[in-house]
Amino acid sequence: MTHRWLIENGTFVVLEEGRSVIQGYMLIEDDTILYIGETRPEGEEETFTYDGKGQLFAPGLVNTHGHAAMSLLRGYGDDLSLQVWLQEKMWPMEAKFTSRDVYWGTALSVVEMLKGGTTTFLDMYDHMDQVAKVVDESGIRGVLMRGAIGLCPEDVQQQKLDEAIRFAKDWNGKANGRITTMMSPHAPYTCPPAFIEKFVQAAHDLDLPLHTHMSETASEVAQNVEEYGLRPVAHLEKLGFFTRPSIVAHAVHLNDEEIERLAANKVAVSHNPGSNLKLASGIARVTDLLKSGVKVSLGTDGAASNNNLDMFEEIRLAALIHKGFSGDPTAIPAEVALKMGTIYGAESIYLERVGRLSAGMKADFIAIDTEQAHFLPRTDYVSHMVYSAGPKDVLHVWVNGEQVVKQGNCLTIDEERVRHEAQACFEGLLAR
Ligand SMILES: CSC[C@H]1O[C@@H](n2cnc3c(O)ncnc32)[C@H](O)[C@@H]1O
Ligand SMILES: [Zn+2]
Repeated sequence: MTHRWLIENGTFVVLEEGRSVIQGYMLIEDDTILYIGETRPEGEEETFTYDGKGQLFAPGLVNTHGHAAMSLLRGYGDDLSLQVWLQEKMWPMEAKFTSRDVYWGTALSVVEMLKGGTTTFLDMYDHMDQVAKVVDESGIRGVLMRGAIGLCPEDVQQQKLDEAIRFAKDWNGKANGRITTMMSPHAPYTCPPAFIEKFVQAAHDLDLPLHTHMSETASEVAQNVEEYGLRPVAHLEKLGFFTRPSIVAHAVHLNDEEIERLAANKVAVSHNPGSNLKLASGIARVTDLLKSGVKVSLGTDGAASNNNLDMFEEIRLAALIHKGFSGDPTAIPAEVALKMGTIYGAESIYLERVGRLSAGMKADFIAIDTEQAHFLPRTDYVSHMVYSAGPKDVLHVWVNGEQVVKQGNCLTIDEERVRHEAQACFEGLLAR
């Protein structure tokens, strides 16, 4: 049986050329948006209607870089630089993570993301079967990959690669198509060149995109030059990384030539402003990247370097910091910031039918409660969404046509249990 329903009296964020918001109707059948427009679709007199008065309907937010299970380490290592944070705080704790920790840590993140309006997230981590299980059970959409650090003997590297390949094959297209997969060596400074080349080859063989951390800190770039005689962009290009569809996280320290190389190779960039500010990594050249034609989207990174998974915050940071940094108030206008958190995000992770409210797209959308002081007056809802809204304004969330959040509560996950188990996992990690 098909499930067909019509939202009426709604305000819809369409982000189209010439008009960003419309008042009207959206018709949904199963997992797909059939119609969106200002006039009531004909022949739908018998269709179930939902009154959207006082609600702003927007595409679900798309988080293009993170490590969900790291929510177990939120607040465990603050106010440190990337390398100290990784080597002295994160990696020793992550070495103790079990599958159970990854399951509950990921579930904790998915609760936070869904309730905050994120309907799709990219995740690079270990024990990825557990992450996929949470995605399957919760109804969220996930682009998942086994991240691999190659600072280990060759036989261990091979095990990690085999596992990454096995995971990518097993889960691609699963959970009613809500899971897709990528191949992901962690970073040029943690993966020897030959190891990265094997990931590139596997991505070719499996016809999958690639993802990695790149040029996040100045010292990482200097180290790359010292070790390999090349900056990270040229290094990855030499290893064939950009011969595949690819998205790199951070890309903070780029020169003009590197921006051109990324644009020429159609490499997408996941900009993570919150994490980059907190780890004092720097501010990415987002205005220049966009000007050169690079697709830039937004990510939170893990909750241990952010310290939340609030995509409204990343959208707002993107709209604010580039103005402050450049002295140009027109840098990253609100509409561009919102596109980075929605449609550019979906395009960057190769999801063709996600990120926009229009006919034929997947029914991944959120309803924001605009009957609140900070949404008045009704001047510009894109502006309000970027500069005024927050995760607590999200009333309802649908992914693939299924409602997963209703009146601010998760329908698919037992939030109280998740909070209890996540705390127990953290205490267990401390005790081991
Ligand atoms: C191989 S699993 C993912 C790996 O990435 C680490 N990580 C988390 N945040 C960052 C970041 O900002 N830069 C580099 N690496 C990061 C995480 O701790 C896992 O070990
Ligand atoms: Zn990361």
